[in-house]
Amino acid sequence: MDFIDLPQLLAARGTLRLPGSKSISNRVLLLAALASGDTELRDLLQSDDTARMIDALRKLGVKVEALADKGFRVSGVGGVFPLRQADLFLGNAGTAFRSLTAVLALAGGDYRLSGVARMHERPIADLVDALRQLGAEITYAEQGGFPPLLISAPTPCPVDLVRVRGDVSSQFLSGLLMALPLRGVATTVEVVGELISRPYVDITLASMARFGVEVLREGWQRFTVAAGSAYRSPGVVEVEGDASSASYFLALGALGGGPLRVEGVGRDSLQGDVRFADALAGMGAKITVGDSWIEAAAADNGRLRGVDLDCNHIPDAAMTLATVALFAEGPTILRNVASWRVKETDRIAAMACELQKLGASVETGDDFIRIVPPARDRGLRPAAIDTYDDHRMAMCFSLAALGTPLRINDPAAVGKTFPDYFTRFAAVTQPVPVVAIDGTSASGKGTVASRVAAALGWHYLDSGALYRLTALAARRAAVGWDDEAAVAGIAANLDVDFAGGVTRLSGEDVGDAIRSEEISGGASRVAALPAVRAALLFRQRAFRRPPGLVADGRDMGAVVFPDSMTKVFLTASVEIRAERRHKQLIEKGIAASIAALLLDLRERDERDSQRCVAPMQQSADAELLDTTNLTIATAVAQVLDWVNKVSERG
Ligand SMILES: O=C(O)C1=C[C@@H](OP(=O)(O)O)[C@@H](O)[C@H](O)C1
Ligand SMILES: C=C(OP(=O)(O)O)C(=O)O
Repeated sequence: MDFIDLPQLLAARGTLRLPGSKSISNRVLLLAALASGDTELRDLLQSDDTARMIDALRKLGVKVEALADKGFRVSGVGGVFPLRQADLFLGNAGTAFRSLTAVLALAGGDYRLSGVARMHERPIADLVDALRQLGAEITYAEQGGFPPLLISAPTPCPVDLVRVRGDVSSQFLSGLLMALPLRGVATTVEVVGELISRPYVDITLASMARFGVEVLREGWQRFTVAAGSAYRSPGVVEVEGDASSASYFLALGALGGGPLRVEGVGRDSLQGDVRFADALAGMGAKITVGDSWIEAAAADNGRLRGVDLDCNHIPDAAMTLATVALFAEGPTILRNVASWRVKETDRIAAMACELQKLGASVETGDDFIRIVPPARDRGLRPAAIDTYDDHRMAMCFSLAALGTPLRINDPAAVGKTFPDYFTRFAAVTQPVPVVAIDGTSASGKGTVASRVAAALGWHYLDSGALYRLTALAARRAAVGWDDEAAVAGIAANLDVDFAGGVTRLSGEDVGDAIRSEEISGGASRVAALPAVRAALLFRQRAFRRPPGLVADGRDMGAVVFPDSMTKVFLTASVEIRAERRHKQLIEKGIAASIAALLLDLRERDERDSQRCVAPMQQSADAELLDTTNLTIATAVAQVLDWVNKVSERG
């Protein structure tokens, strides 16, 4: 499976220009297509959801041209699509699926609308029932109440009132409203049940108004589209930044010190999700709002408080509050979010499962989630987070990196609304620094690295110890060192602990046992197995904790911590290394011969540099430190000097 490992972060700050709003982009694309005249759409979101809408419009015969600089020109068809038959694949884009269902059901023609497997589990019966009242001919191609749908020309129908349920998704009402001008006659929509996600209906009304159709709204119950309403291009439409996407960065600013400024949404935004900033302020964050920007910074005392909030008006950004809750004092309760259960995944269940992996206690109900963060002194646990093909799961959980190193599985899920999310995330966050010290066997890298760590006051990872522990554990389990799958299984579940400088395997001090020549040889053997290296990768990265890490091994700079601030490749002549190893063994009262050690070191160098995964080699960006003629103190001083030079450069 594809994954991204996020290092633990020390801070987040900076400025970020947001990608265009998904909700606005997909509405204005559709309305520009239906309008008379050409429309230039500026700053449109370019992501999977908008690509699905653009593809669909093109299949309906609409000309959509990409212009320079994130612009698009849509040639409006004046309410009549040139092609009257199409098979449209709409991925998992609710904003495309629901609105196109309504529009095509009233437009006339034969269409098939389908999506990804999850889209076929997202309910659509309320919209289909409403459209049928207007004469629409829609059949369910597979399971009743769910996509895929088959649509044919509507039966003429004189009704002027249509009822739609509003308590499962507001997109049904939005889709219906956007389609009504195609009827040509006055039509009133009456909402049955409580209307959820209301701010999205405001976006719909504002978008329709931009294209010349004013809807008469009576409370949240009745909406009337007048006879003769028709969309006209306003010429140019500027799409504002995505307020839901802003939530991740505002949260980063609040949790990571800040200030972090997002540009593209602000005081005058059309999107309800800007209210996320109020929720964050309610938790104690410092929020400043400008006309088209919002900035977040940490509370004065650096702490956030848990909240108890009805989130019906911000269903998407509310997910971000669930991961912010990991860092708050006291529980957070997010209420009235039943719609989470029918979105990209069952978001209440998915959130609960993944938050628990990090150490939170979670309680859920049909429409709420209650999160109790782990105790402050315990902090977050490193974990591999599953994302359920849900962009927001991937983005929300990236925030946990402020409390622990973590792995995010299938990070490409962000493509639905924010394809370059992780690049933008990296640009405004500052990870815990690493000094990587790689080198040959017995080059003294362990001694140098642990002393550099002590001098800096940082953590120390002896990555070789993990391979030694794996070899020892395999031996104890009577598993051969060449049995790749079995050894990898052992590596993945190794119960190790390095607390207080003592190396423990399942609670037993094995400091001496893993240094024996036999286990050293075994370590070199198991380290050559790709599945073992893969199993230990995240475990090694999980040692990257504030304020910093010094890691020694063979592939620290090249593979495990490629973004290390300083990389050192330590070596010494093989004769000197054999001499040093000999001295160490004799001091421990272990008999050894220099000739045998020489032979063994030569063999090990050969094996380590020839293996196919992560062979030992000096990376191009590593400093070479030959310790043949150096004392330990001089070698340590040299490494510290390199580290200081990088720190000074900032
Ligand atoms: O109309 C829209 O643009 C949206 C409405 C909301 O859905 P529901 O109305 O289903 O809650 C929201 O979650 C979705 O991301 C976008
Ligand atoms: C619910 C979402 O998407 P959709 O537009 O597919 O409903 C979302 O983006 O969080």
